[in-house]
Amino acid sequence: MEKIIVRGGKRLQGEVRIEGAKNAVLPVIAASILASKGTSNIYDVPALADVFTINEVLRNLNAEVSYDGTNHIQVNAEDTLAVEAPFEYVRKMRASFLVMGPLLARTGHARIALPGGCAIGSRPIDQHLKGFEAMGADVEIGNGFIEAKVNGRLQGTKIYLDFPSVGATENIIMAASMAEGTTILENAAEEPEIVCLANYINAMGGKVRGAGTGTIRIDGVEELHGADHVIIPDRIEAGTFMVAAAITGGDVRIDNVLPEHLRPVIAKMIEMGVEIQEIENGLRVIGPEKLKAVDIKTMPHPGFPTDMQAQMMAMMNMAEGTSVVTETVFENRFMHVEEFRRMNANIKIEGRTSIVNGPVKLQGAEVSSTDLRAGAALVLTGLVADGYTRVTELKHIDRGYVNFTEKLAALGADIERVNDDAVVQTEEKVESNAVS
Ligand SMILES: CC(=O)N[C@H]1[C@@H](OP(=O)(O)OP(=O)(O)OC[C@H]2O[C@@H](n3ccc(=O)[nH]c3=O)[C@H](O)[C@@H]2O)O[C@H](CO)[C@@H](O)[C@@H]1O
Ligand SMILES: C=C(OP(=O)(O)O)C(=O)O
Repeated sequence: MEKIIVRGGKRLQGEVRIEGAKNAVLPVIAASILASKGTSNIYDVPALADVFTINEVLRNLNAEVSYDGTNHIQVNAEDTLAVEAPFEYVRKMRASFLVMGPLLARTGHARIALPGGCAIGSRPIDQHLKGFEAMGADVEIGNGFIEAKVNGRLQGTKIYLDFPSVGATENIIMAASMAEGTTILENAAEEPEIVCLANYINAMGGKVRGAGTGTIRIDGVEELHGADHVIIPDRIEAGTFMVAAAITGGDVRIDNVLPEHLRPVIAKMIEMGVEIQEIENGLRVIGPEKLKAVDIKTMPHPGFPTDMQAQMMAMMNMAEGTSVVTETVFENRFMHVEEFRRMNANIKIEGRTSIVNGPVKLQGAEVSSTDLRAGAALVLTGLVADGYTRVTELKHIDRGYVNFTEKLAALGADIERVNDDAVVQTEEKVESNAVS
């Protein structure tokens, strides 16, 4: 089994570069199939498992996707597209569902495996489907698939989201960009990743206005073409390294960051006593001797991001006093609490609230990544725990972090990624060699 082994106690120092954002690149790659002419060049693409999955989804739909291993992807979707994304991909990554909107707009037909629940909650897709239906699609669910069909083009309309869902906003923008007429999307998500997607669609010849606000206007066009686009920096990876610096009392320069995307994280970390300087192209983060307790409530952007909740909780275990974390975005995003407890944390869960009492003397233990950010938060905790922490289920961490172990090691962490199976295999080999 693969594990990250970390020994606590090192103060992190140095410089780290942040990759392009996972949550921006996935909808952008999905949107690239809207182009019936020309090739798209997408730059600053992180080499993540999720990116490889969406590339496979597109190839399976008959698009040509080439990735040269240097953060640059080319997509050509000029050929007739297939209409189905099987469960094999959607199971690996829920964001595979983002091809539904562009596929429906481009071909009038999409059949996508129904995403299941996941570790952080049931995650329904009713708001996506409500949008497609309002635009005139006929949507049916059966045999584990969602099938949507439209005669002719989708029709622009007014859509109000019950909750500012990021994925529904993206799927509806993509579908509406080739609909007949204008779509007004209200109570839309305002995340920076939505703006990144809208900029790409506009470069493809689309007309999306108001992205980054709660009301988005999409004037549908008949045809879109390939375009060049650079992915925004990953604010969650940046936030994770900010915590790594702060929790270890370190001093780290974090490069390729847009501080305006991180306002709630910066504000809360300053409240905890962390020094944060805005420098050219990034941030310098200096951890204090003692952290102060703070309360956070996760909210849609520009509120505090749920994807930073677990990492902040790792810091709260070290802070003086009681911190209260309220998770309002996902129904079940406290799976990491049980794992933190294995490392001696004192945390009580009451419904959607966690009460974190600190500071505690954290102890190394064998812990499991229950989801992507939980895994990162456990590694961060290992940086300050006594002794060795072994983090398993690395497939989650690999979905969202490029070279996480290597980047932390370069900052001075005592950390390595090992494969126990490899050790066993080597021992077996030694034994079998000895026999023969
Ligand atoms: C690939 C990607 O970009 N993932 C991000 C995206 O996920 P994702 O797009 O799945 O998140 P949403 O904003 O859609 O979900 C937020 C909440 O709305 C609910 N909901 C959503 C859609 C729907 O049709 N019905 C419904 O009830 C969900 O169950 C959840 O409780 O935004 C989340 C919230 O910032 C982040 O944590 C994820 O990292
Ligand atoms: C929850 C996340 O991603 P996804 O929506 O892809 O599961 C995340 O990035 O923290």
